[in-house]
Amino acid sequence: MRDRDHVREIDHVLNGRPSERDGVVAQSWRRCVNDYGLDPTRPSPPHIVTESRLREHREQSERLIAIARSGLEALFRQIAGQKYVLLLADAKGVTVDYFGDPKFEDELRRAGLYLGSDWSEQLAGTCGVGSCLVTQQAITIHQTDHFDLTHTPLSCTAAPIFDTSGNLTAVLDISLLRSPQPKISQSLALNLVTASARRVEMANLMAMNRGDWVLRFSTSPEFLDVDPEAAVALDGSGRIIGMTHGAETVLAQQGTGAVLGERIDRFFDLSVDNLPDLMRGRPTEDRLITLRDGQGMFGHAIAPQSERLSLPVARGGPTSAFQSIGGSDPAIQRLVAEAARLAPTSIPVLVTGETGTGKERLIRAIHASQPGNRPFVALTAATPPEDWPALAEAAQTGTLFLDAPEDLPPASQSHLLRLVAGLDTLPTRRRPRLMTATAADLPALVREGAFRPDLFFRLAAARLSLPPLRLRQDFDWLLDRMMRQFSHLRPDSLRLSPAARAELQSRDWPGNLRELANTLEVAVALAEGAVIDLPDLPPAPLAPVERPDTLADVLAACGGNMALAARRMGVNRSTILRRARRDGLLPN
Ligand SMILES: Nc1ncnc2c1ncn2[C@@H]1O[C@H](COP(=O)(O)OP(=O)(O)OP(=O)(O)O)[C@@H](O)[C@H]1O
Repeated sequence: MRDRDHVREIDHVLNGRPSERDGVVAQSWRRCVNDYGLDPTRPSPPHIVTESRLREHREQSERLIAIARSGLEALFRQIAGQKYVLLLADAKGVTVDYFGDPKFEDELRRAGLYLGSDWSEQLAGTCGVGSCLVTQQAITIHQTDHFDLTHTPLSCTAAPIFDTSGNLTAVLDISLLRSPQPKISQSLALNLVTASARRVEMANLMAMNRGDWVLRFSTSPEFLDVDPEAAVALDGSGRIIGMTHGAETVLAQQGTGAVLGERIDRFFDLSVDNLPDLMRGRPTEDRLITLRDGQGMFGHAIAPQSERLSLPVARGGPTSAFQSIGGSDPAIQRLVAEAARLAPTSIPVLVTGETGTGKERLIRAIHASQPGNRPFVALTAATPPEDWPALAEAAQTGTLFLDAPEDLPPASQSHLLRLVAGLDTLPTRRRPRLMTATAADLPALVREGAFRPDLFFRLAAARLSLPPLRLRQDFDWLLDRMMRQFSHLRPDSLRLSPAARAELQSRDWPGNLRELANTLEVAVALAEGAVIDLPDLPPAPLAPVERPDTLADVLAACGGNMALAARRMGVNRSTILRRARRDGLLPN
């Protein structure tokens, strides 16, 4: 196209005549004339900033240049030999880094494709870098898309790079001095530059948030670990403290407005507590996470570097003491919510549950969620009663933990009642909080006359009941958590084979979490290779027994898997099927 035609076309577009130009180009032309006062009949040479200004611009972008460099080098290798030049411009449009073929350096310099050239749209008119900065989108400005006649031989493709707070911070551009005429010839360049900008943002997020959890996500499991689409950094309470632009785009579509500062569970069916389950080592297909609109994605969590080998996640915050209690089991979640509400009060709490279900652990979590370093003192039937007053005194301002009070003979129960009643005479601020754990059915013992009712009512103002392991729906979460706990001292990363996992899922676990912990600890200690397989598991010490659990509960805990439920209940599959039909859980 001759120069005159170019000017005439710009004139037509400005006068609102129909044009085949891309809309973004036409809008930029209008900005050039109406907003910046540029004149298409007066070409102007490239604007190169002075050496000292360039130094200032480079200093301000130093961190980004350092982080972007390896990505840019990789990109340059991909396009080498095709006469592309690669520019990194800062948020003002000034080229702060440059890769080009030294053979063409003079020509590139004359065209402004060089360090220090200022490609802001206000100065250079419609161009790759400048128009990308204004539109905040990846863009190709091909030949006569350029406003200024000086640049019409060029083809420039640019993508924005956003910082972890979502501000446009730089532009990555690849340009050609001479290109084939059809604009479509540059679509590969657009993909390349967009992908490279995404990788630079990812590298920047990782570098900025070494001490935080990072959640990467992708729609495709194949690329999740190698080239994920998006990522967010999270603080200890699950709030988003950094993001890539891809993450902002996906999460903003969940209709909640702002992304930064929001908790991850507003966007995904996921809390900070689930992050360890999404770490590398789990099969990618198991790392499925669901957006609030139901769309599935694959997640990859990267632990804070200083905490890589330790268990997650707690870093202060009101709920962190409870984060180890359970995963996505609805009953456990309700229980933890109640425990957290009871925690700041002085109400005596009775925690019930079969042996090894984690009663003491829950009580310690309630205790730990209180501010300050308060005493935690345990009193059991094995403690001689003459020592009790000293223990009660030591527990002042903290917790007096009564473990298995049903083991106390009647005389000791009266003694305990007096001790507990005596605590009421202490000033409130010194009075120890009573928390009791029992695997016994205390109300039944009260009815039978084996446990003092007045003592029972003193201890059981509030009651929390822990489910047995066989009825928990977060079995896999517990399994993975314990695996990490026991294998973290091993240099190789140990995992369970699918068969071993299935066997553990199908066991009855009469000893509950204690039995599971013991089993895994032994298996980890004995494992020779990197995988714990079926023969590496110690056998279940007790055979399954018939239990009063409802079929609906067992099926829920087994995710509806009949064969698994049958193994856990110690009956065959057809019995489960028959009972499920009888109980109306399945159609006849
Ligand atoms: N959420 C959990 N995650 C990992 N391990 C757990 C969890 N809860 C309990 N455990 C482990 O299981 C074992 C039993 O826990 P705990 O002593 O709290 O149970 P308990 O119900 O008080 O047992 P008992 O009734 O036999 O005294 C301990 O080794 C504990 O570390």
